[in-house]
Amino acid sequence: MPSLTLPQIPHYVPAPGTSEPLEYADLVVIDLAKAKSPEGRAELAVQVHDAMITQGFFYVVNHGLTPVQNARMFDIADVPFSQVPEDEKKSLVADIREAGSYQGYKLRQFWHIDSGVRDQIEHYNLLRDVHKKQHPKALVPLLPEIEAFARFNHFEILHPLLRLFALGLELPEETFVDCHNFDASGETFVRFMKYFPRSEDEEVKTKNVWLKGHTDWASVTILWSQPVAALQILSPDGKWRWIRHIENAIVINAGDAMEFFSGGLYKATIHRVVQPPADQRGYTRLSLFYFAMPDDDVKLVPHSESPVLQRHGITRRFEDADAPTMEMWRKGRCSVYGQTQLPKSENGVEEQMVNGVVVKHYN
Ligand SMILES: O=C(O)CCC(=O)C(=O)O
Ligand SMILES: [Fe+2]
Repeated sequence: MPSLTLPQIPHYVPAPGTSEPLEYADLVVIDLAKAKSPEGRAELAVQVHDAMITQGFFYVVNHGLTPVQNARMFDIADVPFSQVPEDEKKSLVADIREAGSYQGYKLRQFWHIDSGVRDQIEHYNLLRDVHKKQHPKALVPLLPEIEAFARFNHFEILHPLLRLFALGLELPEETFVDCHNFDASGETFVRFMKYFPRSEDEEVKTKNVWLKGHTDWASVTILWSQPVAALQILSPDGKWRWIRHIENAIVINAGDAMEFFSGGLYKATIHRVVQPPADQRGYTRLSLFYFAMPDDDVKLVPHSESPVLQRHGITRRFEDADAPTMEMWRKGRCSVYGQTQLPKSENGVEEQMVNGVVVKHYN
């Protein structure tokens, strides 16, 4: 990370932690420093495998980003929301519906949540090659740091994790690394995301859901832990459980692409964002992500050569010949997400077809 004289920006003061007794998911913590040796990788691969076949979420610590660098990234993450005039934001909105792309802003009220209530979330997304697009003026001096952060996520976190995923499936270690190239065509990106408090009426009509239950559509989501409790995962027993904040840790989950690669074994776990507990209401919630996906031309078919999958059995969501590429899948999912009031099935789950596959949304 660049460290000489950094451009001055306001410090983002994160909300205090919650002291409410929440029912938290009990997730494995991966010590990524161990991934440097083959023995360490063998040990971690087992832990990651177990996490992926049970919860689908785990934490990563000892990744190499210092707490000071972490705090600086949250300062940067707030800039697109607090330091950019509304007009400029509007001129840089992403072409989500037409192009199925998130590059740029998603402004508030773009998605339908429930009963006519729309979201109060803004996000700003930058392709990992930060020079490909125009950015808000306030962000331009910060691009070298954002680019270094993207590279750090890609090479120091994503690639080591992809090696563990491959080892867990008894595949050659570089299997997934080879299809997640930093320079290839594809949309792996950095996201800054800010949740604004909502009115009581909105809370009631949506039953406190801020972001509907969904799976991520990429392969690996890297979420930098932040203190406002609101993220919940749907546990295997059908209960929603909260994700606990761990200082300078990362929360990892697999998305659709990894589920397809692993023939359904590594689940893209359903998660949602709800109103924070009482002692954290009234604060904004700032999230920082790296959403990783395979290169655009990669077909999302199971790695049926995996001995683990052969022993376990492979679930296909489509015939291999009909499987979408990553580009088709991301554009399809992105352009239709949150756009309509969808028909609800008997248990209240909303269903939608994307590339011939049923995608479910949970409240
Ligand atoms: O903000 C969060 O904690 C999670 C958001 C999320 O699930 C997403 O953007 O896909
Ligand atoms: Fe998500």
